[in-house]
Amino acid sequence: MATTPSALPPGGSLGRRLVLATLIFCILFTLVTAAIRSWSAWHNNLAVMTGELTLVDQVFQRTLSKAIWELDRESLQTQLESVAQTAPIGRVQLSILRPGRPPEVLVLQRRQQASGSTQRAPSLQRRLSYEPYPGASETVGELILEGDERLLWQRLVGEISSIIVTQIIQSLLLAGLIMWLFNHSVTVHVRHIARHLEELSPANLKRLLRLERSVARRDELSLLEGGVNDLQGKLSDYLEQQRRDERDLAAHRDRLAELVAERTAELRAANSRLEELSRNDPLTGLANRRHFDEVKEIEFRRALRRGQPLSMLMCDVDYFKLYNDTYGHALGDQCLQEVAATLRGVFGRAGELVARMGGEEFAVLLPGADIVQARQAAERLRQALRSRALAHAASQVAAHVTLSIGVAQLEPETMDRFDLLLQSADQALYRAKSLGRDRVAH
Ligand SMILES: Nc1nc2c(ncn2[C@@H]2O[C@H](COP(=O)(O)OP(=O)(O)OP(=O)(O)O)[C@@H](O)[C@H]2O)c(=O)[nH]1
Repeated sequence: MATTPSALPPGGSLGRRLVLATLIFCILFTLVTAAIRSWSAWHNNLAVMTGELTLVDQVFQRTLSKAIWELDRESLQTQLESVAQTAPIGRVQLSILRPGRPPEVLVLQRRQQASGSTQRAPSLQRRLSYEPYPGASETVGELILEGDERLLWQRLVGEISSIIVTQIIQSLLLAGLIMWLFNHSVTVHVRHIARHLEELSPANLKRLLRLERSVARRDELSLLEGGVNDLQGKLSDYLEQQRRDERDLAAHRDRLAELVAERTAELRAANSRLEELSRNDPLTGLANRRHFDEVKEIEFRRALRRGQPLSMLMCDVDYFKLYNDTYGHALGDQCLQEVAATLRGVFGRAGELVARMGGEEFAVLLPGADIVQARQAAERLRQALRSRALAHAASQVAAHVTLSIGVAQLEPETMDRFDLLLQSADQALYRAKSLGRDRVAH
């Protein structure tokens, strides 16, 4: 899981860890330095104390020697006490040597030494000589000066304390300086980069990373800044290209959809045109024979199922060959269209079907009509055509175009298929023709 700058884990700050590491290093460094400096201070103190003992010896040697020679005990005592009072002296021992006598030993000690403890303070042993007249030197005694060990330790402790205090102050200052420098030159910028990356989104990829520091500075942070900006630039270009590709793709898709819709509409139109052509007669617009054959079967079964009457008319234009011969084929076509319009005008109710069976022959299907109603409808047709008064100069039955109509009704007992009804209508038409045309027969 990514860690946001605002949610650093405890102790996760780089600066804090750096300070901790620096402090640990400084403490170790302080301990080692303090040990080395203490060892050095110990030896220095020994040397200093030895020097002090030598100085005391030089100061008191002549007067002590003289006091011994002159057997001036009072002076001797006073001087020994003075020596013992001198700062670096812990113990002073004076041996008075007299010929033929055992040495007399005088000891003065500032503090009682701990029993069994080894003497670490320096000591100085000197022979005391006196020269009563030039060229006659006599040994009168021996002086042993021992340094004050407590003083030695006090001096050492003082120095070590000062060493440790200065080392600690130095370490703290160093750690603080490192933290300030690191924070000022690294942490603050790293946090800035992390915040910048956190706020980054496809919408603001153009907003480049700008570290708040000298532009001229070239270091790892400026490399990182350049790298982030470079990456943003590449990402932005990539996203832009992706958006362009998506737009192109969408445009292609829309164009494709339009083309498909256009082609589908064209196909539908062609299909419906084909269907219309396959069902309609192109000259008159009436249903053609094929459509008639489809519908006749449906109506035949329905009439049988429901027990309802079904009738049909077969109509034929009289002397049409002569009409063509007289007026020409084109006007013959127009005549057929006029006849078709008349048929449409008479038989417009739901279920009624008018079809051109071929040439100048038309059929009318009348579901629900019995023979009487069918005859009446046929008469209405004849009257309607007569009303149109389409001139037919060559006709032998009238001055206008006429129809012969055969009528037949379905008889379920004898007609087990529609063609028998058609045959019956055809026969009726034949009878109408035979009986003189321009009439209805059944
Ligand atoms: N103009 C035109 N004539 C057609 C078309 N189809 C058929 N005919 C003509 O219709 C005529 C039919 O003639 P016939 O079958 O002899 O019948 P008719 O002359 O009407 O005589 P009857 O039916 O006995 O009264 C023929 O001359 C055909 O050429 C057409 O689509 N247009």
